[in-house]
Amino acid sequence: MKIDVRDLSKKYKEVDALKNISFQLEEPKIYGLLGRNGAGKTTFMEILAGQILATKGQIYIDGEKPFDNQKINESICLVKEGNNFKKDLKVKNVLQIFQYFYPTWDEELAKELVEEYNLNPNARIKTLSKGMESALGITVGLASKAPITIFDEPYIGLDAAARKKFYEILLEEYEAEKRTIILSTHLIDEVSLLFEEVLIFQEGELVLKEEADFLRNNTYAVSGTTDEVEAFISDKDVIESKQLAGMMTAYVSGDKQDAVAHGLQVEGVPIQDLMIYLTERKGA
Ligand SMILES: Nc1ncnc2c1ncn2[C@@H]1O[C@H](COP(=O)(O)OP(=O)(O)OP(=O)(O)O)[C@@H](O)[C@H]1O
Repeated sequence: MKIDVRDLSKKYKEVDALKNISFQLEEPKIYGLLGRNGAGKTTFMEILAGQILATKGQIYIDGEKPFDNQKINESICLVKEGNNFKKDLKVKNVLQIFQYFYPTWDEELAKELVEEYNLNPNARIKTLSKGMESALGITVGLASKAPITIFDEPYIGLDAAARKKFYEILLEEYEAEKRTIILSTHLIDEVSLLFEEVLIFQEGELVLKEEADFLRNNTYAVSGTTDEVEAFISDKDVIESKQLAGMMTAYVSGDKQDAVAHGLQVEGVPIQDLMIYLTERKGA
């Protein structure tokens, strides 16, 4: 489904959570939505999922507004970091409700995930540990098979092995049937390899939207003496630089041949490092 974000702003009293952002997500892909705390990611995802209204501007999903629009809402599943479910319901009731809600629901996959994560169908939500509640969120998000599935830090309390399983199943399901998956996370180093396209929000603005492969292929680390590297990067787009004992390494955007021609040592930048630097960079 095509997502068209037009001049979107959201104000909460004094806070400008989103400031006039516009972009399109045209294709089913795995998108990484990154940014520091308070950058506006959750606000954006809630507007996209039709849960709250924008102050100005609009998001169109295949030309329609998501708020109060059942046809669109049953194509979107947003799993947040907690409080996704009513506390008095049992696990099996939650699964029934979502099965009923999503026309694309995959009951086999839901059963598989319930088993994988050892969820007791008769347990009430309020008795679940944080990790188990997250596992149920992940189960719902994956089994919904919603054409737009959004995970907003969905794994609070899940251990590393359970998170790894989530990434594996997510990728398997995505390979079998492409859909738009938006993954917002602070665990960039764990998931960066999953992303096909990366969006970075900063203080309510979109500061980067780029194919992950482009970032991988057009960013490099250049090392040498501080004097050499400083001279080289003076007219370059520098993401980050480090100095130690007269030596310097800088992460630079652009064509690496330029640095090679200067006789400097040139290497690739691991995508997770790059995303961490880009996310942290002021005025990226
Ligand atoms: N319901 C609300 N009422 C008032 N301010 C809010 C509300 N929700 C979010 N904000 C503010 O809007 C800004 C953006 O918040 P948002 O939760 O969208 O950011 P985020 O990028 O998801 O952050 P995090 O990574 O910490 O989850 C923050 O300054 C936040 O305090």
